[in-house]
Amino acid sequence: MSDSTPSTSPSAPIVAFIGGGNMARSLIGGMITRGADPTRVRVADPVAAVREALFADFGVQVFASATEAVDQASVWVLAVKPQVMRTVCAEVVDIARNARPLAVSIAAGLSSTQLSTWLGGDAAVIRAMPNTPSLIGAGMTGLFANAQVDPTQRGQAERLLDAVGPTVWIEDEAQMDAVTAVSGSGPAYVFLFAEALQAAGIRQGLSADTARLLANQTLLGASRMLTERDEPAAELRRNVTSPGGTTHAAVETFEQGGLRELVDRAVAAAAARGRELSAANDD
Ligand SMILES: NC(=O)C1=CN([C@@H]2O[C@H](COP(=O)(O)OP(=O)(O)OC[C@H]3O[C@@H](n4cnc5c(N)ncnc54)[C@H](OP(=O)(O)O)[C@@H]3O)[C@@H](O)[C@H]2O)C=CC1
Ligand SMILES: O=C(O)[C@@H]1CCC=N1
Repeated sequence: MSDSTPSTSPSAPIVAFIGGGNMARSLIGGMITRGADPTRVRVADPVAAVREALFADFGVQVFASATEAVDQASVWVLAVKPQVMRTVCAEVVDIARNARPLAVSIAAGLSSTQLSTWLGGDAAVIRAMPNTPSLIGAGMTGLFANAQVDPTQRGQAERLLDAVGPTVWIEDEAQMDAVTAVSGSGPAYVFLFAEALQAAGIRQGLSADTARLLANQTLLGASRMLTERDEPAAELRRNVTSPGGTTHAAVETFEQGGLRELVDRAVAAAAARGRELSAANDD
């Protein structure tokens, strides 16, 4: 991890996002909030409403085509779905051959070898796996660099992603599917649990507003304890669980229902899907 210096200095690279959807918006929002210069952030997206919203919300430069967006940019963030990545790379491969940018792919599954090949071969590629809490500066990103990435480019990618939360370098690329399954997709698991906890509160007679407040604030408080105190999750759980008390009754129900095995299977399914997305793009 590096320090969290926002990319405001004149030497901050011009960054082009190809794809301005949910994850790009989270990253861009986090970067701008942390002081990045919006005139040095360029975004391509085919959807006019997406472009208009990004310009209105963050003041970034917006373009209908990837080729326009990457002009002058030394860092390209590839933020389209894995299924269209190869086609999108084909749009910009000629520019990549000349400009030799750092390509930062946030796509699930796709390997650095695939991306490097699609960008003309021998391209500097960093795989980044961020998550949507980046929008509020509470993201988490795993990073992997291929052999073509130089130390300056590693620093550029780290500063870009550090603006929206902590980063961790992964040395074994195969582990990026596990990163994706834990922290990339992870916010959705928490939101699903929030939905279930809110619904259960309503079934116990609480109003929807009260159930939402109780559930959401509880998730916030528990998450802060997990991240701000140097105590294992199991210890924090035990501190809530009085012998023979209410929590014990609920936790037993979770354990008997196979929560741990279910989480294990869900994370394994996400990681397997990452591998499938990559394999689907092999020649
Ligand atoms: N959402 C998340 O939590 C996370 C997503 N990711 C990764 O981020 C990537 C994007 O995901 P997400 O933001 O959710 O997806 P979205 O569909 O929200 O965003 C992708 C955007 O790219 C646009 N697009 C399609 N083709 C092009 C093109 N040729 N040039 C420029 N833009 C194009 C799409 O337009 P259109 O709708 O018209 O196709 C869409 O607006 C994926 O690879 C995903 O694996 C990684 C971490 C977390
Ligand atoms: O669902 C997906 O495929 C992407 C990758 C991680 C989060 N969203």
